[in-house]
Amino acid sequence: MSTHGTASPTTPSSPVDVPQLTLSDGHALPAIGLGTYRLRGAAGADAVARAIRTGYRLIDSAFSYENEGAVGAGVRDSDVDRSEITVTSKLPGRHHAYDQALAAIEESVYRMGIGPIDLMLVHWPNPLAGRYVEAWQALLEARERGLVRSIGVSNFLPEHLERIIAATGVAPVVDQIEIHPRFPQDEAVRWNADHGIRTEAWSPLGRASGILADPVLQAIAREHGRTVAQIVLRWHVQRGVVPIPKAASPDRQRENLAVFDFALSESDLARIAELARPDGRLKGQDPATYEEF
Ligand SMILES: NC(=O)C1=CN([C@@H]2O[C@H](COP(=O)(O)OP(=O)(O)OC[C@H]3O[C@@H](n4cnc5c(N)ncnc54)[C@H](OP(=O)(O)O)[C@@H]3O)[C@@H](O)[C@H]2O)C=CC1
Ligand SMILES: O=C(O)C(=O)[C@@H](O)[C@H](O)C(=O)CO
Repeated sequence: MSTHGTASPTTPSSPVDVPQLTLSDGHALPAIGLGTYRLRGAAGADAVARAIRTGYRLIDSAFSYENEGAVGAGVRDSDVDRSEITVTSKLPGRHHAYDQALAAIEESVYRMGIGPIDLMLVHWPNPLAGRYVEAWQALLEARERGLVRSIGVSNFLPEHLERIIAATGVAPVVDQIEIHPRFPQDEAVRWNADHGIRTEAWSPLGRASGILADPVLQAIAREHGRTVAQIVLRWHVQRGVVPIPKAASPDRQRENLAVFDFALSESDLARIAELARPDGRLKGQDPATYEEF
């Protein structure tokens, strides 16, 4: 149970049936997923397998997390049919050059060892290095070759999205960006929706920083008899955003999935909107200038 919660979380013991959304390429995307940053090795594989048994059907990974092997092992160990699970990986900035990108994607597929990757994202645009159009072209080729099924991006601003769409005529199905109550990114979410791009939220719980102790969120949690984490995840879901909270323990994994049997009111949403801050990014990683390799 969360130490930040004000009530016992709803923690059903049978697998949760997570609603599915439809991407612009026709494939399904679960409405919530599991983040895996820092879940590695045997403990990571165990956490992923347990999460899938609990009901998670979307697992987020990345070449840079050095855990694609553990994620693949968790998927295999879960005893849930592979076709029911959407596994994401991400191409790192150091491999944006076309040939290197294709080799890195092949490597991600080998590391996971579970067949084609369901959703491959360009991790960061790295606009100063300036090769993200090439990286996007490589993802298109990887899809053509059957290495990956759906393709998208992460941390792309409208200016980056406009450029890759103009260059290739193909829009990503997903843009995974930083979103939490202190940094809701209303304009980016709206821009993506207007262009048929589904927004996913990274660090949806604010990486368990001060957000979970926020008094406004704690009051709303008390009123609904839920934990603060559940209130925040429900807020994402009601905005049409797919959160991918990372949780290592089975209790928290269950707690975070139990957000489909209650709703926040307009007044709750208005109170949460007040928490937004112009400088609300967790680590100041503005994709207009930040470069990650
Ligand atoms: N595309 C990108 O550039 C980025 C993508 N990501 C992806 O997004 C995922 C999620 O973001 P992340 O940065 O991990 O942060 P999250 O916002 O998901 O927060 C994770 C932290 O919250 C804790 N936590 C989870 N559930 C609860 C709960 N119910 N109550 C209290 N604490 C809880 C976790 O603890 P514990 O693990 O101990 O349970 C962990 O410390 C990443 O794991 C990664 O997959 C993240 C950053 C950037
Ligand atoms: O975790 C990721 O996906 C990242 O892109 C990292 O930049 C992460 O945000 C981080 O905090 C690394 O220190």
